[in-house]
Amino acid sequence: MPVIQTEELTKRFPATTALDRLTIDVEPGVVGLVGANGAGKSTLIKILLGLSPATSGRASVFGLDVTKDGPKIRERVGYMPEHDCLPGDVSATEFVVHMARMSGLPADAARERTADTLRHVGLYEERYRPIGGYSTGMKQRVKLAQALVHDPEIVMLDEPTNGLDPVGRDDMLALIRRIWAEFGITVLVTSHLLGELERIADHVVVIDGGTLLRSSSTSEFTRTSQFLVVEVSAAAEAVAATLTAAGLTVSRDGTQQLVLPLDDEKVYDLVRDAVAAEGVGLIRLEQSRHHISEIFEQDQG
Ligand SMILES: Nc1ncnc2c1ncn2[C@@H]1O[C@H](COP(=O)(O)OP(=O)(O)OP(=O)(O)O)[C@@H](O)[C@H]1O
Repeated sequence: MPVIQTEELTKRFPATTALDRLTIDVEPGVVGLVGANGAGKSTLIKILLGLSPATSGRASVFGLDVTKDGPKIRERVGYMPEHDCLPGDVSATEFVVHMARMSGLPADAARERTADTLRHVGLYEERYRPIGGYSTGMKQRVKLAQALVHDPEIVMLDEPTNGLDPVGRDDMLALIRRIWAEFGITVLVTSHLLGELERIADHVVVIDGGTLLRSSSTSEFTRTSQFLVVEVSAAAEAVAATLTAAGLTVSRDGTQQLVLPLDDEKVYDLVRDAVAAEGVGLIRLEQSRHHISEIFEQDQG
């Protein structure tokens, strides 16, 4: 059963349409929501939490309607907001205990869960220091801890790798993957970087300008967004014809260069054979990736 469902979900602000008839189904697992800045990712999360009303369309979390059941949904969801929202003068322990109490946990359970969660996110040693002295990576972990402390069934993480250096980013991505792998908590995680979500997500949803560009499993996504660029010394036309006859979709740009979707290992063999049959040289053979903007252009085309 889908954990999150939206149907023709639309959110208009006076100057912009943040979400435009968005229809998605999110199954349990790690789900990456990717889009450039302003694509509508945060708006979607706020609607799902019942914090911001949609203009039209429907959305549900665990089958609960976001317009009617916001409080019930929020009991079962953990939310990590994008921007820095932490008080600098209290410790991680004080803050996370406070958030646990706000979620309805009794004092003892709140303290116990806080210690466990801070250990899990790697902040146990520093837990009594004021947050104001923390690094960006540590602050992101505090935000993650408060999203997890009440043992939610799903967490929504808005740009959790923002502002992190490459090592911090890798650590955060590994931590996010473990939330699902070890605890079975579904994760909806946003980023403007497709590459990092592909590393941890089971499913990727791409939005741009509030519209759905693509929603597919990560393996499918990676497979169909990889291309092979082939440059030959001559006779590109004839090589392209041979490859087309073998069932491949070949793009040409007027030079001795061909671009082929890399959706099957046999593509390499077909290229080798076609080049050999024409007796021409192979100058370049390079795997390449589509960027989100190109996927968008393709879909528009
Ligand atoms: N409260 C608001 N009032 C008016 N416009 C808004 C409001 N919130 C968001 N928007 C606009 O809606 C669009 C989508 O914003 P949103 O924050 O959802 O994007 P995003 O994908 O999360 O990007 P970012 O990572 O930059 O926050 C943007 O054009 C933004 O300016």
